[in-house]
Amino acid sequence: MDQFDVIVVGGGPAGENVAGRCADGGLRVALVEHELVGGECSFWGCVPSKTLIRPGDAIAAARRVPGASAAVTGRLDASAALAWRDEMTSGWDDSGALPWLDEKGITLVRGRGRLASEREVEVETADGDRRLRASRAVVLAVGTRPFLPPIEGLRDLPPWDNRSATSAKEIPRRLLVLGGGAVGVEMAQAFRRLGSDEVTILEGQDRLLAREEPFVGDEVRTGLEADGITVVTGARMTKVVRRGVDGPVVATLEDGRTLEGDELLAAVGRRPATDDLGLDAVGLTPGRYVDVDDSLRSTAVSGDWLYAVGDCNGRALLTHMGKYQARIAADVILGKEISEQASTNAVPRVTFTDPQVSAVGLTEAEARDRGIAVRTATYDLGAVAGSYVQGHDIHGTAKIVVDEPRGVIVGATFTGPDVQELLHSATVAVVGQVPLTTLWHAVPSFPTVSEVWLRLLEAYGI
Ligand SMILES: Cc1cc2nc3c(=O)[nH]c(=O)nc-3n(C[C@H](O)[C@H](O)[C@H](O)COP(=O)(O)OP(=O)(O)OC[C@H]3O[C@@H](n4cnc5c(N)ncnc54)[C@H](O)[C@@H]3O)c2cc1C
Ligand SMILES: NC(=O)c1ccc[n+]([C@@H]2O[C@H](COP(=O)([O-])OP(=O)(O)OC[C@H]3O[C@@H](n4cnc5c(N)ncnc54)[C@H](O)[C@@H]3O)[C@@H](O)[C@H]2O)c1
Repeated sequence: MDQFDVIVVGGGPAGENVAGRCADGGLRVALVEHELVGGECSFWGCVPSKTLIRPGDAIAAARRVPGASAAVTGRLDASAALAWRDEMTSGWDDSGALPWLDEKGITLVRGRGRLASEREVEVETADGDRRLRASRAVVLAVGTRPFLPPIEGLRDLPPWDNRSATSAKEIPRRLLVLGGGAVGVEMAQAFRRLGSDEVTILEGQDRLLAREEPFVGDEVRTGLEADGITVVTGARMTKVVRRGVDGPVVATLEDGRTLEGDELLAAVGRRPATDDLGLDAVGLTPGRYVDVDDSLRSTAVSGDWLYAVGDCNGRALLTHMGKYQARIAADVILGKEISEQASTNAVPRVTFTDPQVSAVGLTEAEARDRGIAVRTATYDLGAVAGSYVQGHDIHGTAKIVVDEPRGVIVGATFTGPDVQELLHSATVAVVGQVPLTTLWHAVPSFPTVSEVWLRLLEAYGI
C-alpha cells in the first residue's frame, strides 16, 4: 500500500490546483489521472474552444474599425486556425504539465482511480492495480462528461460532443447544434466563422443562454443571426437519423419540421463523471454530483476525509470556480479556517460569443427569487465614449442588480465586444459589497468602456 497525506483523483484544473497547494504546504500528494493532466479544460474545453473562436473574433473586431476594415480582404485561413488549436493543446499531449508536478514533488499515478474504502483509492494502472492510502484527505476532482438526452436515434449517429468539436480536423459544411447554452453558442459561431456554410442552433428554451438576463439571449441571437446562423428556440427534437454511413444527419422536430446537417453537435449540458468512481464503497450514490459543504467536504461521509472540488460537486461548472474551490479545499486540509463563499453569490462567467456576455452574481430574477428587495439600472454600453473610439457598431448593454436596502450590487451583466475585461470590476464590487455611494468615487478613465459604471450609477440615481 502506497501512503500519502493527500490523494487527488482527477488531474484537471481543479485537481492540479488542490494538489499543488497541498504540496506547497508540505504535504505528500498523489495525483491520479487516467487521461491527460490538464483535464477537459486544457484539451477539449476552454483552451481549444477559445482558440477556435479567436480568429473570427479578431476579424470581426478589425471590421468595426474604419481604416482597419479595408485591410481585411481575404478569407479566414481555417487550416492555420486548426493548426494553432493543435499547438495550443500541444497535440493532445500533456508532457508539458509533468515538470511542474516534479518540481512540486507530486507523485503522478497514471490510471483510473476508484474509492475502495475510507481513505483508500484503488488505481487501475497499465502495470496492474495499485492501492493508495491517504492519512489526511482524498479529494475527488473527476469533472464531468457530456450529457446526451434520450432522443430517438441520437446515440447511433454518433453525435459530436465537446471533444469532437474542439478537436475537429475539418470544418463541416453544415453543422446542427443541439443546445443553445455556453458550448452551443460559442461553437456555433466559431464554426460559422471558420467556414461552415450553414449552422443551425436548436434550443429547447425560449431563448439562448436562458439562465442569464433576458436581454443576453436576445442580443446573442441577433449577433449570431447577423453572422448567418439560424437560431430555432422553444422547439424539441424528437428523432434524428444519419442517411447512409457518411450521409447527412436529418433531425425531426416535434412540430414536424426537419433540419439537415453534415454533423450534429450535442451541447445540452454535462453529467458528473462519478459513475465508475467507487462512490458506493463509501455510502454515496454513483453517477451523482458529490454534495459538499462550504469546506468542500462531502456532506454525507463522516470523518472529514472526503472532499470534492470542481465540476464534480456541481456547484459551478467553470474552470476558475474549480480552481478557487481547490485553493479553499487545500487550505482546509492544511488546517486553515476558511470556507467557500463565491459559488452561491458571486460566480463570474464569460461567454465568448460576439457579442460577448459577462456576468457575475445574481440575475434580477434570481435576486427576486431569493427575496431581495431589488432595484436595477441599465445603460447602453455602445453609448459611452470608450465604445465610440473602438469603432463603429459597438453595441451592448450593462445592467446592475442592486439590493436596495443595503445599497450594494448583487449582480451585474455586460454584453458587447470584449466585455470580458469589464467583469472583474463587477466581481470586486459584488464580493466586496462596495456601497454604491463609495463606488461613485471610483472614477473610470476617459475614454474607456468602464465609463459605463459611471452611467449606471447615474441611471440608478447616485
Ligand atoms: C467546450 C467547452 C468549453 C469550455 N469553456 C470554458 C471557459 O471558457 N471557461 C471556463 O471557466 N470553463 C469552460 N468550460 C468548463 C470547464 O472545462 C470545466 O469547468 C473544467 O474543465 C472543470 O475542471 P475539473 O478539474 O473540475 O474537471 P475536468 O477538467 O473535467 O478534469 C477532470 C479530470 O479527471 C480525470 N478523471 C476522471 N475520472 C477519473 C478517475 N476515475 N480516475 C482518474 N482520473 C479521472 C479526467 O481524465 C480529467 O482529466 C468549458 C467546457 C467545455 C465543454
Ligand atoms: N465560456 C465559458 O465559460 C464556457 C463555455 C462552454 C461551456 N462552459 C461550461 O460548460 C458547461 C456545459 O455547457 P453546455 O452548453 O453543454 O450546457 P448548458 O447547461 O450551459 O446549456 C445547455 C443548453 O441546452 C439546452 N437543452 C437541454 N436539453 C435540450 C434538448 N433536449 N433540446 C434542445 N435544447 C436542450 C438547455 O436549455 C441549455 O440552454 C456549462 O455549465 C458551462 O458552465 C463554459
